[in-house]
Amino acid sequence: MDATVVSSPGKVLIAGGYLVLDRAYAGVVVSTSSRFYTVVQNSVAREGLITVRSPQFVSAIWEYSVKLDPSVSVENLPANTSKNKFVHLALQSTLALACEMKGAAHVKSKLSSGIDVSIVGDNDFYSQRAQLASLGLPRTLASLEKIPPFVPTGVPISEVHKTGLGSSAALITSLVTSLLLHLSIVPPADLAENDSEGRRLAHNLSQYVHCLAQGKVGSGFDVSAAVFGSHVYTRFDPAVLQKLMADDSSGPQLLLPIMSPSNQAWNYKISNFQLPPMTRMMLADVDAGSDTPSLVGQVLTWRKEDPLTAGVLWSSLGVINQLLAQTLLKLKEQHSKNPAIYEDCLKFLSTTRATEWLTEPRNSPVEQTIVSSFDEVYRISQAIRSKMREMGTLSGVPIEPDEQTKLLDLCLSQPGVIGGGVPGAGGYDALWLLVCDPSEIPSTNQRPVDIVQKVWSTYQDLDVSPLSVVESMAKGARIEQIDMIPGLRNAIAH
Ligand SMILES: Nc1ncnc2c1ncn2[C@@H]1O[C@H](COP(=O)(O)OP(=O)(O)OP(=O)(O)O)[C@@H](O)[C@H]1O
Ligand SMILES: C[C@@](O)(CCOP(=O)(O)O)CC(=O)O
Repeated sequence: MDATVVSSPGKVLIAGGYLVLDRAYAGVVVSTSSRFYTVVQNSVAREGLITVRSPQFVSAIWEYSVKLDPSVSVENLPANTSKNKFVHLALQSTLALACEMKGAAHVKSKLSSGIDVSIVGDNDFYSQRAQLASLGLPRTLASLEKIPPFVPTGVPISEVHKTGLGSSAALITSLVTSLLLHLSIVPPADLAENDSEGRRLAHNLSQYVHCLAQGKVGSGFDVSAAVFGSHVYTRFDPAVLQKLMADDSSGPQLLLPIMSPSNQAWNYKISNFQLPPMTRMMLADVDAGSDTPSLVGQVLTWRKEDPLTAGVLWSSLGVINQLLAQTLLKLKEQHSKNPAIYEDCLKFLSTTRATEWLTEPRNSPVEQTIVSSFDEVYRISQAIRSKMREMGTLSGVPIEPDEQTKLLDLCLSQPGVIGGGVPGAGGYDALWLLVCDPSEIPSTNQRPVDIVQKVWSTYQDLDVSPLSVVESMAKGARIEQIDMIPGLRNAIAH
């Protein structure tokens, strides 16, 4: 049987950090071209043996033996030199659900000769500073292209420097979904659809596994982006997982009634979103990681202590976050109505600073409308930054610390830069920008992407390194052909 390969994208939360934890507010999440790939193959080992490899890491082979009777149990073999809770829980829960849905005999036959699983993530998920330094390359997008795909990191997983793209959510989603396909629980046709029962089953199970592995129920936007792609996300009520997450000694509980796509308690909402045509999201890894859980804890504590002030801030941010999504979507519409004029506008915007976009009237009302919409995006994104800084000051948490403010202000004053900020929970470790990126610009001008790269590579006060991600247009998890992904076959050969 051929390999089953499923990839899932990473994410960037461009608006809605902290608010998205509350069902009353939504977050704007962009899925990334950088993906995790899980390759599942039948092996010739022995019945019930599952071998999982992550060839980008040192000591990253885990063997599990599966018992299906009297209930599903997946056990680490004593020879394993390390453990991987995320992988282990994904196997245990997916096999348990598969047995409930198709019976133990079906799963037993699928495992009759054992299976081999390989997991790799695009280079962007892990900081490539050390690679660039060892190759003697400057920190640019062109240099990143010279690093082989799925390059080994040279360290165990526990020591790798992650970039915040949501490696664990993308990993769990690709692993869970590939197993559901390989075990014939979800038909491949379901993944050809943006929304289908199979995709929703994969979502619910991946959310559950991710919560179990992290020991808490988060907002889940990272898993939903890995499953569905870019969207505006409203979280599910954590009550859906309460019983399963409770430490219950009365033995294994049934998963299907809870994971079922028809279970209405999964009340997450996903509304369509995509960045405007001819723009590009840029992401930088800034070298000074912050501890997201502790930032989140402090902000939430402050919100409880000062509910009145926080309430006002949350509602105004809630409104402008939505406005950002709507204005970006409006641009997509404007492009489809007037593609040629839209492209002309982009040429103009690419060569002019945002603060000067509206200083002169445009040639036609349509042009004026398009340029005004871009100007609105700029102003909304600046307003979001300012409110997030306020949240930081009030809660005593460095959400957009001064060092990041200085760098972002410099980036946002460059020609063709539309918006930007600190993604997710903020802190010191990353920034995102949206820049104009039409196919042509006047030959006397530099492209905004290149201008920004120059700013980053010459910036002195912080150590900034670009990531190669752009927005993924494919809607979330998808089936892949192994030879269509450059470097994949080679990366998993052992
Ligand atoms: N390539 C991989 N193969 C197997 N497991 C992986 C891989 N990458 C990540 N993991 C699992 O995910 C865990 C990291 O999860 P954690 O929740 O700490 O990161 P994260 O919040 O997703 O990070 P980031 O958003 O920065 O990528 C690792 O300990 C490991 O179990
Ligand atoms: C603060 C929060 O809203 C966003 C954290 O995002 P990230 O993991 O920093 O991308 C927490 C969450 O939604 O899980």
